[in-house]
Amino acid sequence: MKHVFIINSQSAEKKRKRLTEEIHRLFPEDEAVIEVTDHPGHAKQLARQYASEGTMLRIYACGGDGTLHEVVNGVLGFSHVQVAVIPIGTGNDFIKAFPSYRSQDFLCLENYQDAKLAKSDVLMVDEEASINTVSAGLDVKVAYHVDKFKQLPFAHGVLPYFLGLLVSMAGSISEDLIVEIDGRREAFSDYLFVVAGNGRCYGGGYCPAPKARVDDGWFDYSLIRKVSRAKIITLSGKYKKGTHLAYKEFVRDGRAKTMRIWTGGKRIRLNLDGELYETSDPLITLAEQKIHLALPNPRSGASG
Ligand SMILES: Nc1ncnc2c1ncn2[C@@H]1O[C@H](COP(=O)(O)OP(=O)(O)OP(=O)(O)O)[C@@H](O)[C@H]1O
Repeated sequence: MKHVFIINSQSAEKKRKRLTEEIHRLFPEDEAVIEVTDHPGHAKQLARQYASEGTMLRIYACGGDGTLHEVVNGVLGFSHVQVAVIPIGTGNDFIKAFPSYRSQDFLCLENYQDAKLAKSDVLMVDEEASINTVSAGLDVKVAYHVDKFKQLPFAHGVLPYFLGLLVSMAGSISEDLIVEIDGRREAFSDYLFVVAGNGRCYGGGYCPAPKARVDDGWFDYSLIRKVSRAKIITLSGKYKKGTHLAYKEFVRDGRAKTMRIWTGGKRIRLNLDGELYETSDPLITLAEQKIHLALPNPRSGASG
């Protein structure tokens, strides 16, 4: 089998260097290929290019959830391709859907020598697949502003995140939307967060869908209506732990196959695995077992 490592060039240099050394140490030269992205969308392009060759292949998405998102979209429809996740990004929330693993287990390449094979469902919006979460609401607004601040020359480290959060919280924090779950209209109309989760966590550790499983043929949803800014602060700890579901007066949850977010034809920004995407009246559907995952097998490796 051919092993293709697609490495996000924007990941921390130290992590990339360590990973590259490990690849050279463990794989014979003719079995492994290392590709480093040089523009947004490149990981998808590379994944599609290798998948199209038709030979048995494992692609290692080395970066954050954005890199995984691109690789998943590149290999969609190619059932001979396995996808592995090497979490050298920032949030890496997708792997939190596998609570029996530590993130170290995913990082140790020896653990993939006798990898555990599993399948994952994906969430579809238009032609775009998300393996972890699709969301609308305040998180999208924050991500949008953080992206804008990141482009400023003086904004480094946590500054763009801080400024993005500040600007988002200063404006309107909720969205007027109609949400339909499996054809049934939900009662709320002003939403703080609308999340469909194939995975459990997003946004660097928030846990909107604590019961989600990636292979069960369902997505879990969490709909949170507008609350005061003060309440957001007290609730955010619970949202991180996934215990927010107990607050039935402003949270609805469950599992479903489809979610329609009606926007009256207006364009809305969504967060697909951490990547921003714009569309109108989005329909989110679950597509079963579309991705073949290669999960680490710590017993076969040496992550101890
Ligand atoms: N050479 C490049 N220049 C600019 N952007 C790039 C380049 N290569 C990849 N990208 C972009 O980087 C983003 C992916 O980042 P990724 O999500 O992997 O890391 P992260 O943001 O650190 O992690 P996470 O999403 O888990 O927090 C994607 O939007 C992708 O298009």
